[in-house]
Amino acid sequence: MTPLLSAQDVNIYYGDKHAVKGVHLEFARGTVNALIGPSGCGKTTFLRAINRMHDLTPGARVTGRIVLDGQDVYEHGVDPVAMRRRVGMVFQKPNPFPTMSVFDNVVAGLKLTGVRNRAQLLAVAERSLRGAALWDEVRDRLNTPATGLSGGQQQRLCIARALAVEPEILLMDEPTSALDPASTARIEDLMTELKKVTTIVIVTHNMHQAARVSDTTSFFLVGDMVEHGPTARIFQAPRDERTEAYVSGRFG
Ligand SMILES: Nc1ncnc2c1ncn2[C@@H]1O[C@H](COP(=O)(O)OP(=O)(O)OP(=O)(O)O)[C@@H](O)[C@H]1O
Repeated sequence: MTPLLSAQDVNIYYGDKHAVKGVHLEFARGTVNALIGPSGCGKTTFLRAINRMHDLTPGARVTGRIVLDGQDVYEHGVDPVAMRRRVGMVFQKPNPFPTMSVFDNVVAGLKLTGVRNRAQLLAVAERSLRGAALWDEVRDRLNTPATGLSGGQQQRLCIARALAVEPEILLMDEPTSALDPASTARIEDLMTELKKVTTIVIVTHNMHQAARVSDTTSFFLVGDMVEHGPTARIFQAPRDERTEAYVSGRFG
């Protein structure tokens, strides 16, 4: 089956620093894919290459090919803003737009695409908030400030905001590291639901989380992608001794 996303010989540099080295990876549609590895090994750098965020980092350079559903993300003429609409992103810390209501946060991206019809915006807000398992908690406070929500609710709001534009792929950079265990569990449950409508790539420091939520796991070490495979195999029968040392907790 053709993968939804394929990375071919991807190298990423910050000036002279070679942060990601010749990475090949493929992610199938409707899967959760974890990127694991010790701090500073290039996980976030790789993730940010998928939606061209490095275009915004002075001195950063990406080589190789990243192909999303047949389209080379870096091909000349591809509009990075349009590309970022196809690739949702959720960050470590919830970052709702602080001056906006819950409702306005969810539909902000959609409004940028020119949608103004109130009924349509409401329908998308409800669908997205349901998709992010937040609707029941906020349906009576859609017009209150987003900053009044708890941290876990704010992160689900950011997920709803990303879902509103129906991304083909959703990137999550340590999305639960700032949350308590109950909020973390809710977001982990949510990922399993979300893969029915999108494909997820998640950077996580938490190996238990990777084991719980992901279908595939890729192990990164100082810029190299050492090993990629079905999550159960990576954790139970890794082929590379460095992966084995990491997943058994001997370093990292
Ligand atoms: N904007 C930048 N400019 C220069 N070097 C950078 C920049 N961002 C990251 N790096 C370096 O690139 C390497 C990879 O960093 P990256 O953040 O991708 O690692 P990571 O595996 O996601 O780490 P962590 O788990 O701590 O978030 C590190 O050595 C880091 O210091």
